[in-house]
Amino acid sequence: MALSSAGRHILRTTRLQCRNTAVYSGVHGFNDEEIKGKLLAFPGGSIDLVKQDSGIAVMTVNNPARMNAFSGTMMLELEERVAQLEGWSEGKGLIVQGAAETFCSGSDLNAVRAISNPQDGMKMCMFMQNTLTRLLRLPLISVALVEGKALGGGAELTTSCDFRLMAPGSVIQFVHKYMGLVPGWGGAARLVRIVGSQNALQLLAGAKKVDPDYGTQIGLASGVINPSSGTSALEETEQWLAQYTKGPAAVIRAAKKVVVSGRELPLEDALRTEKDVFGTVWGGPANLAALASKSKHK
Ligand SMILES: CC[C@H](C(=O)O)C(=O)SCCNC(=O)CCNC(=O)[C@H](O)C(C)(C)COP(=O)(O)OP(=O)(O)OC[C@H]1O[C@@H](n2cnc3c(N)ncnc32)[C@H](O)[C@@H]1OP(=O)(O)O
Repeated sequence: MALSSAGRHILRTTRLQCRNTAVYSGVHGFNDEEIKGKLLAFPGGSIDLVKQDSGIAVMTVNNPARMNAFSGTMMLELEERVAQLEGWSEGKGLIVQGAAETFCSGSDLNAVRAISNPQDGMKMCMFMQNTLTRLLRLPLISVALVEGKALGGGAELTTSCDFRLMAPGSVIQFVHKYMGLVPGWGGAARLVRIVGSQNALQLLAGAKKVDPDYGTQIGLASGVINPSSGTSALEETEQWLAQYTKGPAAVIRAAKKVVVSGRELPLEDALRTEKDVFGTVWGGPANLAALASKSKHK
């Protein structure tokens, strides 16, 4: 049956919106209000977000007294910040960093101890998987700036960015094995896609420390930053990211969307999504300006 133009539009919009949906909902017996209530009981720290005119936002995991461990309220704030970024139509890029020159030491162990029963653990796991999946699917090119340590859930957080840049002396370590665990925030599924199953197995079963050299070798790190006297690690990361975010927001966001669908969807669905996204830029202002300028790509 042929679809009307309105029907095609609804289908296209639905397919594009699907990419923003969370993994777990009521269909899976997941009620996020329940776990939100429990997480509220573990306050401390904050997740700070600054949206810059350049189209690059900086999100900071801020709990330096606990090496930026995630308190319950920080998990809630992370979801709020991701929702804000989902609604930021001018955005092109995102840097995720930790305060005070260290990335994040995972869950706050005080909260973990208090909700160590299986039911709460599952709910926290689903809540964080939802949030980090939405973070990875944002139509923004994202990079984790890893200074100091990214441990446990902190290592998982780095995998919900498109890229990771490591500072000298920094370490990413999936310490879950030492906690009698495996990742639960989606970090294992994402890690396999980033470094392949053999490297992922070594990092998880061996709890191997990943320094900048090793990270670059296995493709976990996209680069090593080298802050000089005049430039901070954040400024360097902004400069690195600018090579991908330079240009109109519509085009940069479209590039991220087709990569997300190519990575996540079966081929035919990914091709259809690509067509839909292509339709949003074809004949658009950037496309028409480029055609009018008869530009050469030497
Ligand atoms: C495993 C998965 C799970 C999940 O997915 O949810 C997790 O993420 S569980 C958490 C995994 N992370 C850890 O086990 C890290 C434990 N901490 C450390 O190994 C060290 O503290 C380290 C290496 C981060 C820093 O060591 P350093 O000697 O430089 O400093 P301190 O140990 O003195 O730490 C300073 C201060 O921070 C507190 N801290 C650090 N990490 C956490 C944390 N994850 N939760 C709560 N608090 C944390 C530490 O206790 C110190 O506080 P103080 O009051 O001075 O004792």
